[in-house]
Amino acid sequence: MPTSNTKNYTSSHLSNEEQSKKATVEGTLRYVVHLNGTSQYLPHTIIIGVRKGGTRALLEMLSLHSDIAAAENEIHFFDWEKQYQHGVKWYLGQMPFSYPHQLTVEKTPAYFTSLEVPKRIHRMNSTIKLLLILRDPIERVLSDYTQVFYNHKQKNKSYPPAEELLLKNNELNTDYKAINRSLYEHYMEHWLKYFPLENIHIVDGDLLIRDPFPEMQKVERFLNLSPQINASNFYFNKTKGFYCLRDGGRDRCLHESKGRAHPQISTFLLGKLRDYFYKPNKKFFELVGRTFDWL
Ligand SMILES: Nc1ncnc2c1ncn2[C@@H]1O[C@H](COP(=O)(O)OS(=O)(=O)O)[C@@H](OP(=O)(O)O)[C@H]1O
Repeated sequence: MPTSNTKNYTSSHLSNEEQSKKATVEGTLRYVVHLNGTSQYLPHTIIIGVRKGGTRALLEMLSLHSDIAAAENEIHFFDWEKQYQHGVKWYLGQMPFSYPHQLTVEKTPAYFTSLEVPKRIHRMNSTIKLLLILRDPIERVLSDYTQVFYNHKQKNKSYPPAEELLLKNNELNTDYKAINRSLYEHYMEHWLKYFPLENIHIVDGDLLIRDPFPEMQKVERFLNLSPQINASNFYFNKTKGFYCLRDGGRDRCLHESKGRAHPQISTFLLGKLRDYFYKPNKKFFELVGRTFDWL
Protein backbone atom coordinates (compact mmCIF):
# COMPACT_ATOMS: atom_id res chain seq x y z
CA MET A 1 0.00 0.00 0.00
CA PRO A 2 1.30 3.50 -0.72
CA THR A 3 2.01 5.64 2.30
CA SER A 4 1.01 9.28 2.43
CA ASN A 5 4.71 9.89 2.59
CA THR A 6 5.98 11.79 -0.46
CA LYS A 7 9.63 12.58 -1.09
CA ASN A 8 11.55 14.77 -3.43
CA TYR A 9 12.86 12.99 -6.47
CA THR A 10 16.41 13.47 -5.23
CA SER A 11 15.69 11.46 -2.13
CA SER A 12 18.76 11.11 0.08
CA HIS A 13 18.21 7.37 0.65
CA LEU A 14 19.45 6.74 -2.89
CA SER A 15 23.16 6.42 -3.59
CA ASN A 16 24.72 8.80 -6.11
CA GLU A 17 24.79 6.02 -8.66
CA GLU A 18 21.14 5.22 -8.11
CA GLN A 19 20.21 8.84 -8.33
CA SER A 20 22.07 9.27 -11.59
CA LYS A 21 20.15 6.30 -12.99
CA LYS A 22 16.91 8.08 -12.29
CA ALA A 23 15.24 10.59 -14.56
CA THR A 24 16.81 13.86 -15.48
CA VAL A 25 13.93 15.80 -14.03
CA GLU A 26 15.11 15.27 -10.46
CA GLY A 27 13.96 17.87 -8.04
CA THR A 28 10.93 18.75 -10.12
CA LEU A 29 8.92 15.63 -9.36
CA ARG A 30 7.67 14.00 -6.22
CA TYR A 31 6.83 10.38 -5.90
CA VAL A 32 4.96 8.20 -3.48
CA VAL A 33 7.04 5.69 -1.55
CA HIS A 34 5.41 2.41 -0.64
CA LEU A 35 6.03 0.98 2.80
CA ASN A 36 7.98 -1.82 1.10
CA GLY A 37 10.45 0.72 -0.34
CA THR A 38 9.17 0.75 -3.91
CA SER A 39 8.27 3.85 -5.83
CA GLN A 40 7.70 5.04 -9.40
CA TYR A 41 10.53 6.11 -11.70
CA LEU A 42 10.60 7.50 -15.18
CA PRO A 43 11.76 4.82 -17.64
CA HIS A 44 15.46 4.08 -17.82
CA THR A 45 14.86 2.48 -21.17
CA ILE A 46 12.01 2.57 -23.71
CA ILE A 47 11.07 0.03 -26.35
CA ILE A 48 10.27 2.49 -29.14
CA GLY A 49 9.00 0.02 -31.76
CA VAL A 50 8.51 -0.97 -34.37
CA ARG A 51 4.83 -1.82 -34.55
CA LYS A 52 4.53 -5.62 -35.11
CA GLY A 53 8.27 -6.00 -34.65
CA GLY A 54 7.96 -8.23 -31.59
CA THR A 55 7.78 -5.50 -28.94
CA ARG A 56 5.55 -7.50 -26.58
CA ALA A 57 7.78 -10.56 -26.82
CA LEU A 58 10.82 -8.39 -26.09
CA LEU A 59 9.16 -6.77 -23.05
CA GLU A 60 7.98 -10.11 -21.66
CA MET A 61 11.38 -11.71 -22.16
CA LEU A 62 13.16 -8.76 -20.58
CA SER A 63 10.78 -9.01 -17.62
CA LEU A 64 12.28 -12.42 -16.85
CA HIS A 65 15.11 -10.41 -15.31
CA SER A 66 14.52 -9.53 -11.67
CA ASP A 67 16.06 -6.07 -12.12
CA ILE A 68 13.42 -5.04 -14.63
CA ALA A 69 10.14 -3.35 -13.81
CA ALA A 70 7.92 -3.07 -16.87
CA ALA A 71 4.86 -0.91 -17.45
CA GLU A 72 2.07 -3.28 -18.41
CA ASN A 73 0.25 -1.14 -20.95
CA GLU A 74 1.36 0.91 -23.92
CA ILE A 75 1.39 4.43 -22.56
CA HIS A 76 1.46 6.49 -25.80
CA PHE A 77 2.77 9.46 -23.86
CA PHE A 78 5.11 10.91 -26.45
CA ASP A 79 2.98 10.25 -29.55
CA TRP A 80 -0.55 11.07 -28.44
CA GLU A 81 -0.91 14.82 -28.11
CA LYS A 82 -3.58 14.55 -25.44
CA GLN A 83 -1.43 12.30 -23.25
CA TYR A 84 1.65 14.46 -23.78
CA GLN A 85 -0.26 17.51 -22.59
CA HIS A 86 -0.78 15.73 -19.24
CA GLY A 87 2.92 16.34 -18.59
CA VAL A 88 5.81 14.29 -17.29
CA LYS A 89 4.31 13.93 -13.81
CA TRP A 90 1.38 12.11 -15.35
CA TYR A 91 3.80 9.91 -17.28
CA LEU A 92 5.63 9.08 -14.07
CA GLY A 93 2.31 8.09 -12.53
CA GLN A 94 1.86 5.44 -15.26
CA MET A 95 5.05 3.64 -14.27
CA PRO A 96 5.13 0.48 -12.16
CA PHE A 97 6.27 0.60 -8.55
CA SER A 98 9.83 -0.69 -8.37
CA TYR A 99 12.87 -0.89 -6.11
CA PRO A 100 15.66 1.66 -6.53
CA HIS A 101 18.03 -0.90 -8.07
CA GLN A 102 15.55 -1.87 -10.80
CA LEU A 103 15.29 -0.44 -14.30
CA THR A 104 11.90 0.78 -15.41
CA VAL A 105 10.86 0.05 -19.00
CA GLU A 106 7.83 0.94 -21.07
CA LYS A 107 6.98 -0.04 -24.64
CA THR A 108 4.93 1.89 -27.14
CA PRO A 109 5.56 0.53 -30.66
CA ALA A 110 4.18 3.62 -32.39
CA TYR A 111 7.00 5.82 -31.05
CA PHE A 112 9.45 4.77 -33.76
CA THR A 113 7.35 6.13 -36.63
CA SER A 114 6.01 9.26 -34.87
CA LEU A 115 8.15 12.20 -35.87
CA GLU A 116 7.51 14.27 -32.73
CA VAL A 117 8.68 11.53 -30.39
CA PRO A 118 12.52 11.61 -30.55
CA LYS A 119 12.62 15.31 -29.68
CA ARG A 120 10.26 14.79 -26.77
CA ILE A 121 12.11 11.81 -25.32
CA HIS A 122 15.38 13.67 -25.73
CA ARG A 123 13.91 16.60 -23.81
CA MET A 124 13.03 14.25 -20.94
CA ASN A 125 16.33 12.36 -20.91
CA SER A 126 19.00 12.94 -23.55
CA THR A 127 21.10 9.93 -22.46
CA ILE A 128 18.33 7.36 -22.21
CA LYS A 129 18.97 3.91 -23.69
CA LEU A 130 16.48 2.94 -26.35
CA LEU A 131 15.48 -0.50 -27.59
CA LEU A 132 14.26 -0.94 -31.13
CA ILE A 133 13.09 -4.31 -32.44
CA LEU A 134 12.85 -4.67 -36.21
CA ARG A 135 11.94 -7.55 -38.45
CA ASP A 136 11.96 -8.10 -42.18
CA PRO A 137 10.03 -5.09 -43.53
CA ILE A 138 7.88 -7.32 -45.76
CA GLU A 139 6.93 -9.61 -42.87
CA ARG A 140 6.17 -6.50 -40.86
CA VAL A 141 3.82 -5.21 -43.58
CA LEU A 142 1.96 -8.55 -43.61
CA SER A 143 1.81 -8.64 -39.83
CA ASP A 144 0.47 -5.07 -39.79
CA TYR A 145 -2.15 -6.01 -42.39
CA THR A 146 -3.14 -9.06 -40.31
CA GLN A 147 -3.53 -6.91 -37.20
CA VAL A 148 -5.85 -4.46 -38.98
CA PHE A 149 -7.76 -7.37 -40.56
CA TYR A 150 -8.48 -8.83 -37.10
CA ASN A 151 -9.34 -5.41 -35.66
CA HIS A 152 -12.03 -5.13 -38.33
CA LYS A 153 -13.18 -8.70 -37.77
CA GLN A 154 -13.63 -8.04 -34.06
CA LYS A 155 -16.01 -5.22 -34.95
CA ASN A 156 -17.81 -7.49 -37.45
CA LYS A 157 -16.47 -5.34 -40.29
CA SER A 158 -14.97 -6.67 -43.48
CA TYR A 159 -11.48 -5.77 -44.69
CA PRO A 160 -10.21 -6.23 -48.25
CA PRO A 161 -7.77 -9.03 -49.09
CA ALA A 162 -4.09 -8.08 -48.78
CA GLU A 163 -3.50 -8.30 -52.51
CA GLU A 164 -6.26 -5.78 -53.15
CA LEU A 165 -4.84 -3.24 -50.71
CA LEU A 166 -1.18 -3.66 -51.55
CA LEU A 167 -1.54 -3.42 -55.32
CA LYS A 168 -3.02 -0.57 -57.35
CA ASN A 169 -3.07 -0.91 -61.14
CA ASN A 170 -0.53 -3.72 -60.90
CA GLU A 171 1.91 -1.50 -59.01
CA LEU A 172 2.69 -1.49 -55.32
CA ASN A 173 0.27 0.79 -53.47
CA THR A 174 2.82 2.84 -51.56
CA ASP A 175 0.03 4.92 -50.03
CA TYR A 176 -0.86 1.94 -47.86
CA LYS A 177 0.28 3.00 -44.38
CA ALA A 178 1.79 -0.34 -43.44
CA ILE A 179 4.29 -0.03 -46.28
CA ASN A 180 5.44 3.35 -45.09
CA ARG A 181 5.95 2.08 -41.55
CA SER A 182 8.47 -0.45 -42.88
CA LEU A 183 10.73 2.27 -44.32
CA TYR A 184 13.06 1.95 -41.34
CA GLU A 185 15.81 4.04 -42.88
CA HIS A 186 13.56 7.11 -43.07
CA TYR A 187 12.61 6.97 -39.39
CA MET A 188 16.03 5.90 -38.15
CA GLU A 189 17.67 8.86 -39.80
CA HIS A 190 15.34 11.10 -37.83
CA TRP A 191 16.06 9.36 -34.49
CA LEU A 192 19.78 9.72 -35.11
CA LYS A 193 19.40 13.49 -35.15
CA TYR A 194 18.58 13.24 -31.45
CA PHE A 195 20.33 10.12 -30.12
CA PRO A 196 23.72 8.59 -30.91
CA LEU A 197 23.63 5.14 -32.46
CA GLU A 198 25.30 3.60 -29.42
CA ASN A 199 22.27 4.54 -27.32
CA ILE A 200 19.87 2.67 -29.62
CA HIS A 201 20.11 -1.10 -29.45
CA ILE A 202 18.47 -2.86 -32.37
CA VAL A 203 17.03 -6.26 -31.60
CA ASP A 204 16.73 -8.53 -34.63
CA GLY A 205 13.05 -9.48 -34.42
CA ASP A 206 13.43 -12.39 -36.87
CA LEU A 207 16.21 -13.86 -34.70
CA LEU A 208 14.18 -13.26 -31.54
CA ILE A 209 11.46 -15.46 -33.05
CA ARG A 210 13.88 -18.19 -34.17
CA ASP A 211 16.19 -18.24 -31.15
CA PRO A 212 15.36 -15.71 -28.41
CA PHE A 213 18.12 -16.43 -25.90
CA PRO A 214 21.15 -14.94 -27.78
CA GLU A 215 19.15 -11.81 -28.63
CA MET A 216 18.20 -11.39 -24.99
CA GLN A 217 21.80 -11.78 -23.87
CA LYS A 218 22.69 -8.84 -26.09
CA VAL A 219 19.89 -6.79 -24.53
CA GLU A 220 21.15 -7.61 -21.03
CA ARG A 221 24.62 -6.43 -22.00
CA PHE A 222 23.31 -3.22 -23.57
CA LEU A 223 21.40 -2.36 -20.40
CA ASN A 224 24.32 -3.37 -18.14
CA LEU A 225 22.15 -5.96 -16.45
CA SER A 226 23.70 -8.95 -14.75
CA PRO A 227 23.48 -12.07 -16.96
CA GLN A 228 20.39 -13.64 -15.46
CA ILE A 229 18.15 -14.69 -18.34
CA ASN A 230 19.16 -18.13 -19.57
CA ALA A 231 18.38 -20.70 -22.23
CA SER A 232 16.11 -22.68 -19.91
CA ASN A 233 13.78 -19.66 -19.73
CA PHE A 234 12.62 -20.50 -23.27
CA TYR A 235 11.00 -23.57 -24.77
CA PHE A 236 9.56 -24.08 -28.21
CA ASN A 237 5.83 -24.68 -28.18
CA LYS A 238 4.94 -26.75 -31.26
CA THR A 239 1.23 -25.90 -31.08
CA LYS A 240 1.88 -22.17 -31.04
CA GLY A 241 4.84 -22.43 -33.39
CA PHE A 242 6.79 -19.94 -31.26
CA TYR A 243 9.04 -19.91 -28.24
CA CYS A 244 7.21 -19.51 -24.94
CA LEU A 245 8.57 -18.46 -21.55
CA ARG A 246 9.42 -20.55 -18.51
CA ASP A 247 9.76 -18.53 -15.36
CA GLY A 248 10.22 -20.16 -11.95
CA GLY A 249 8.45 -23.30 -13.15
CA ARG A 250 5.60 -21.29 -14.67
CA ASP A 251 5.14 -21.74 -18.43
CA ARG A 252 3.45 -19.11 -20.54
CA CYS A 253 3.07 -18.21 -24.17
CA LEU A 254 2.23 -14.81 -25.56
CA HIS A 255 -1.43 -13.95 -26.19
CA GLU A 256 -3.10 -15.63 -29.16
CA SER A 257 -3.00 -12.32 -31.06
CA LYS A 258 0.79 -12.73 -31.21
CA GLY A 259 1.97 -15.17 -33.82
CA ARG A 260 -1.00 -15.21 -36.17
CA ALA A 261 -0.81 -16.68 -39.67
CA HIS A 262 -0.18 -14.09 -42.38
CA PRO A 263 -2.01 -14.01 -45.72
CA GLN A 264 -0.47 -15.88 -48.63
CA ILE A 265 0.62 -13.42 -51.30
CA SER A 266 1.40 -13.94 -54.98
CA THR A 267 5.00 -14.13 -56.22
CA PHE A 268 4.16 -11.04 -58.27
CA LEU A 269 3.33 -8.98 -55.16
CA LEU A 270 6.27 -10.43 -53.27
CA GLY A 271 8.56 -9.36 -56.12
CA LYS A 272 7.14 -5.84 -56.03
CA LEU A 273 7.68 -5.62 -52.27
CA ARG A 274 11.24 -6.94 -52.58
CA ASP A 275 12.07 -4.37 -55.26
CA TYR A 276 10.54 -1.56 -53.25
CA PHE A 277 12.37 -2.27 -50.00
CA TYR A 278 15.73 -3.20 -51.53
CA LYS A 279 17.22 0.31 -51.57
CA PRO A 280 15.79 1.59 -48.27
CA ASN A 281 17.01 -1.60 -46.57
CA LYS A 282 20.52 -1.10 -47.96
CA LYS A 283 20.49 2.50 -46.79
CA PHE A 284 19.34 1.37 -43.37
CA PHE A 285 22.24 -1.10 -43.12
CA GLU A 286 24.68 1.71 -43.94
CA LEU A 287 23.05 3.98 -41.39
CA VAL A 288 23.38 1.50 -38.54
CA GLY A 289 26.61 -0.20 -39.70
CA ARG A 290 25.04 -3.63 -39.60
CA THR A 291 23.19 -5.94 -41.97
CA PHE A 292 20.03 -7.97 -41.52
CA ASP A 293 18.68 -10.92 -43.42
CA TRP A 294 16.05 -8.90 -45.30
CA LEU A 295 17.14 -8.58 -48.93
N1 LIG B 1 7.75 -15.72 -28.75
C1 LIG B 1 6.83 -15.13 -29.51
N2 LIG B 1 5.53 -15.48 -29.45
C2 LIG B 1 4.61 -14.89 -30.24
N3 LIG B 1 4.90 -13.88 -31.10
C3 LIG B 1 6.17 -13.48 -31.18
C4 LIG B 1 7.19 -14.08 -30.39
N4 LIG B 1 8.36 -13.49 -30.69
C5 LIG B 1 8.10 -12.56 -31.61
N5 LIG B 1 6.79 -12.55 -31.92
C6 LIG B 1 6.20 -11.70 -32.93
O1 LIG B 1 5.66 -10.55 -32.35
C7 LIG B 1 4.77 -9.99 -33.32
C8 LIG B 1 3.91 -8.95 -32.71
O2 LIG B 1 4.70 -7.82 -32.52
P1 LIG B 1 4.36 -6.70 -31.47
O3 LIG B 1 4.20 -7.30 -30.12
O4 LIG B 1 5.39 -5.65 -31.60
O5 LIG B 1 2.96 -6.18 -31.98
S1 LIG B 1 2.25 -4.79 -31.58
O6 LIG B 1 2.81 -3.75 -32.42
O7 LIG B 1 2.46 -4.57 -30.16
O8 LIG B 1 0.82 -5.04 -31.90
C9 LIG B 1 4.03 -11.21 -33.84
O9 LIG B 1 3.59 -10.92 -35.15
P2 LIG B 1 2.57 -11.86 -35.93
O10 LIG B 1 3.35 -13.11 -36.24
O11 LIG B 1 2.19 -11.14 -37.15
O12 LIG B 1 1.39 -12.13 -35.04
C10 LIG B 1 5.07 -12.32 -33.74
O13 LIG B 1 5.58 -12.72 -34.98
